[in-house]
Amino acid sequence: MNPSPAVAVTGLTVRHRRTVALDRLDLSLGPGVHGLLGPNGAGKTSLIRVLATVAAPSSGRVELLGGDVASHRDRTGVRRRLGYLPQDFGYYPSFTVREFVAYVAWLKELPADRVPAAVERAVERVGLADRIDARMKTLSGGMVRRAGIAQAIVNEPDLLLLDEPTAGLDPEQRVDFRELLRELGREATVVVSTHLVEDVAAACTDVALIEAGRLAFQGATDELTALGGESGAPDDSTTHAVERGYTAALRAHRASDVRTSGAHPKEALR
Ligand SMILES: Nc1ncnc2c1ncn2[C@@H]1O[C@H](COP(=O)(O)OP(=O)(O)OP(=O)(O)O)[C@@H](O)[C@H]1O
Repeated sequence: MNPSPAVAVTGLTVRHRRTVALDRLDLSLGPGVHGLLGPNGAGKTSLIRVLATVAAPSSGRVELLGGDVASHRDRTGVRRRLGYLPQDFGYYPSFTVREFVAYVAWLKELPADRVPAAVERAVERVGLADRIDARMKTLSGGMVRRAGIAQAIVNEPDLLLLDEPTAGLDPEQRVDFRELLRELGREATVVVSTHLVEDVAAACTDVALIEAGRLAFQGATDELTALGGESGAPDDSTTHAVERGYTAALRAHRASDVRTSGAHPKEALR
């Protein structure tokens, strides 16, 4: 039996006072690691916050893991199966990493007897095992971020939402994190908002590109890369190719008259 996609969004509009952050967005995401790309202010964080059920849509329908988030009962069930790393997250500075991650496990209603092992596994997966009993206030910025990723995966979520997870990580940690992302994507639907095209090139199976609250491109990472064509430069790398694809997709989206014609943005690329 094929269940519904982990994320099924239709006509999603999010307004912040007079700003339209998301404009009647339709988006469907299945298994894999989805890179959420777009220029500053495109609406990525607004989308992730709605998917994380911490912000309500102004209008539209949001179904997550087969549940309708407008329903209190479905929302509660979905939250247990969600993992979320916000762009900025709060924590008690005097908590240890173990206590911080265990606290989130408790919020997710993980059975108490499973919490200690789940916490240790999550902390180990982000490479923080040697600091598990350190207080949060003694960690570096990158380590706090890794603790944040640990809390997001402690319940082994079916839908994992990461807003700028690699911000503040050093290069070695970013490489390790991308490996972890690929691993997580085999078990769950992972959505990663990032500005780093190299994260996408290295770890994402698919890309959703948002501009001005609309979907400018959705497809496999290879499809985005192909849009950029060949550069002919001898030092061309995968990252450069994805960057060219990103730019080509944005330009095609801007050139197309999708708002008035109602054509699907991806069609405009063909
Ligand atoms: N709390 C808020 N109040 C008013 N406007 C907001 C608020 N949050 C976001 N916006 C506006 O909504 C739009 C989308 O913002 P959002 O943070 O979702 O974009 P983003 O793609 O995540 O941007 P960035 O890449 O810079 O993080 C922007 O125009 C932003 O200024």
